[in-house]
Amino acid sequence: MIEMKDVSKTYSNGVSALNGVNLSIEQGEFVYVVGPSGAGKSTLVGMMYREEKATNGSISINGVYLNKLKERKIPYLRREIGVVYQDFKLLPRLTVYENIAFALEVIEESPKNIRRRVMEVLDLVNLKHKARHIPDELSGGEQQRVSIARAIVNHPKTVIADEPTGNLDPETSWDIMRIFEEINAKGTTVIMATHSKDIVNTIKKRVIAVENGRIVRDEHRGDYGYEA
Ligand SMILES: Nc1ncnc2c1ncn2[C@@H]1O[C@H](COP(=O)(O)OP(=O)(O)OP(=O)(O)O)[C@@H](O)[C@H]1O
Repeated sequence: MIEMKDVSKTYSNGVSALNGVNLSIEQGEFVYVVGPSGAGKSTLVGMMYREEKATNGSISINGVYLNKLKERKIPYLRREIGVVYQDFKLLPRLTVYENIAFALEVIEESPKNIRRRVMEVLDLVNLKHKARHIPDELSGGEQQRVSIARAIVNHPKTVIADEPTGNLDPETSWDIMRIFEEINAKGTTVIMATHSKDIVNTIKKRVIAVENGRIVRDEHRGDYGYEA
């Protein structure tokens, strides 16, 4: 469960990005975060994996209070939360296999378990045949599938995606959405900031709308609600 109570964020340059945010997300939910550019979506989801620290208020994820979390404990949090970015953030010199295995090597999994699990997630995103390629040799959609595989390789309870289809064409975006739905169907919470009106209005889920740093709407099976 993810809870935010009266959360605000003011950046060091004085910009107030979020104000008095309250929300609660149960394990296994699928939530879109929508809103105009600059509304505070990235700030909101970024605070859930401590990319950003709240200025005020409290954020807890499965009982761990993020504002009290020591810097050295952040890597433990990241094992519970998989993150998917708009621009993939794959390591360019490593193969697909190595990009995914990396997350398991740092937690000292056995080589046998690493091999088994990496091939399992590559199978889930249909990319076993690209295991030895480097990111540059893949299409955008394939790179995003690798980054999703990397995000879930540790069996996180939650996956946070910040505009995961922002750099992809519509058809590829639907493939990516099918993978997120599959991950969610297995019980993983999925939280996705998106500008895609088509996706939100077609694959109906809970919608949290942010405007000027405040939650202005929170609806189950909601609409995108803005002009694309
Ligand atoms: N690191 C930062 N330092 C200062 N201000 C920031 C920083 N990151 C974001 N902001 C500001 O905070 C506000 C919210 O930004 P945020 O990126 O969360 O919005 P967003 O809804 O994700 O926008 P977009 O849809 O364009 O990605 C904006 O005014 C932005 O300029």
